[in-house]
Amino acid sequence: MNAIDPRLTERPSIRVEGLSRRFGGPAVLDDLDLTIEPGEFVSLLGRSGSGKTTLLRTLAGLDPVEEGAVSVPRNVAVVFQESRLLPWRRVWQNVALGLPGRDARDRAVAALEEVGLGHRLDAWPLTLSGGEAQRVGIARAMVREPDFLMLDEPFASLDALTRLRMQAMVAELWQKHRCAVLLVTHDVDEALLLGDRAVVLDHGRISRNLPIHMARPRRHDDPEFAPARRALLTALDVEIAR
Ligand SMILES: Nc1ncnc2c1ncn2[C@@H]1O[C@H](COP(=O)(O)OP(=O)(O)OP(=O)(O)O)[C@@H](O)[C@H]1O
Repeated sequence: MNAIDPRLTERPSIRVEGLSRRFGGPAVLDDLDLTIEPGEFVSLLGRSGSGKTTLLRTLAGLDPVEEGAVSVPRNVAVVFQESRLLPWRRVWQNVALGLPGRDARDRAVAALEEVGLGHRLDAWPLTLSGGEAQRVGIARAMVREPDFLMLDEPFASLDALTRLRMQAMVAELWQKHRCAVLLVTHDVDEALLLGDRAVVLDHGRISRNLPIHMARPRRHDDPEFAPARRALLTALDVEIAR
């Protein structure tokens, strides 16, 4: 896994330089710099209102770059907290929507099989559980083979067990596809289980950049887990009993 994947050398990195954003008040993003390498998995944490979603929306091209520079690959995909599926289209149609070519259905089916939903291809979105709906959302993102995948608190509304399963699934998908990932999360454990690096945003700037070297697949009982967790909680200004 340490050898350089040849696919990565062809992919551009994600660069943010001097990015500032105001909504008519104090800076929400304040002269922010961030680079994400091809194939790198970055977990982004920060207190509520620290600017995480604003950063993600700017990288996704959903918010304008007011000040500074942003460079992202052309092929990006975003998954939000709610799956945003079209209720009047079947599951496979939601994934195939907008795909060019005659093999759109086959590709959608393959992506759905990859997320363990090969048996729900013809289901209507409203009949899915929360976890299943998020799987469809992830399949819809991955079917486009993005160079850069952004996940905005994708598991926040799921129960703890489903969330663990989804985290394992995302880890596997990432290992297989090796796209760069930016995961916005409030969950310190999730950040550590998935990321190559955890970045903490505070008042629109990066206040902590913590490389995570634990072997994959990651385990909560890895001896490095507790110290990394403590470091992140401290960066988030959370007091914990020793
Ligand atoms: N369209 C907008 N108009 C005005 N203010 C906005 C807009 N979008 C975001 N903000 C403000 O920018 C700040 C940062 O918001 P943002 O959603 O980026 O934070 P966040 O870190 O993602 O928060 P949370 O963890 O609660 O989702 C907040 O104070 C928010 O009110």
